[in-house]
Amino acid sequence: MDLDVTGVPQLAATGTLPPAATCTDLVADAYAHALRHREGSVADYIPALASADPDAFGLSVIEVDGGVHERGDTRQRFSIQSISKAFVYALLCEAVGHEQALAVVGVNNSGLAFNSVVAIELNDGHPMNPMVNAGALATTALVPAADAAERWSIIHDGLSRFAGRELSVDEAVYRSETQTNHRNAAIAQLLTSYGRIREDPAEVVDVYTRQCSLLVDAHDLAVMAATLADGGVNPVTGARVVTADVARDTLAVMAASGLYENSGEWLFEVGLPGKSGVAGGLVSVAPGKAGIAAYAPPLDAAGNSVRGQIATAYLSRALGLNIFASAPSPSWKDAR
Ligand SMILES: NC(=O)CC[C@H](N)C(=O)O
Repeated sequence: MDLDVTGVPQLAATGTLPPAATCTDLVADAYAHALRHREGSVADYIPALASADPDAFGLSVIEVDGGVHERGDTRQRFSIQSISKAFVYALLCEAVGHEQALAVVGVNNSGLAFNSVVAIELNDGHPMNPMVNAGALATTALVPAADAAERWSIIHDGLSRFAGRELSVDEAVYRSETQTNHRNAAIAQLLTSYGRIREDPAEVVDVYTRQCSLLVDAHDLAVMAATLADGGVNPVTGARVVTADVARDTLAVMAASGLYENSGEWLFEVGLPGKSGVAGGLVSVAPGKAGIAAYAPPLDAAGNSVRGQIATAYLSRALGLNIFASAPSPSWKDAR
């Protein structure tokens, strides 16, 4: 997808964000810039998502010191969908360490669509990474719990701590997806046949569907992203949700596969770990600086929010956030 960044002013990278007033202005600029784009279409393979307002658009940046810069519909709620995958992966690593997740789920990009069955077959039953449905189902199944009810309660509580408030399930979305997610049921069965899921596959799909149906707004997602930017500490509540090592590992996985088969292009153009969801949410993390979240339901062909990507690409340049841009150090050459 063309992220329309040609001509966007590029701020030289430094270790910190520009002053708060500048950030607020640039969020407004990024919002206005992305608002001009009307491409993409709202997801309809989950029937309840088809009724989303295609014009809804919110953009939120929350700094690791708690500073907030927002524009548009940042309090409009929608289902978190695949963005939950990144945070459940973090909760799993926090609970059991990353070795088990690495062995069972993996961290390599599948190069195929998020709900690909072929990807599993091509890789001898390996789900590849926690950001696609196969890996997310395997991740949810690994969360240690006595039964599915407890597993759901651990995930619900953990995602709520990332957001800094108790999240609730959108029952209409949950029902709608439950009635239509035959593909996820098939993926869970396939992974069971390969021994990658050892819990009851139908129960795993149910917990996964609930986690995807949690209601958030762009502000919540920015707090969740800022928690990863802040080494695992929620900058609003001050509570540690995961360790700094887990936050780091989660960002690496997001960078490799957070925007599915478009993750390489995203990293190349934007240079930030990100994670998208089919309801139109998109989070990005500028480590040590801020969390960025957008909500705009029309999606590109890979299932990523069009306006969300364009607004984030704008901010990455204008705020100097690309993690691959080195801040110039005072050089001995200059001193001569
Ligand atoms: N990409 C997504 O956001 C997909 C999530 C959705 N719940 C699914 O499993 O299909």
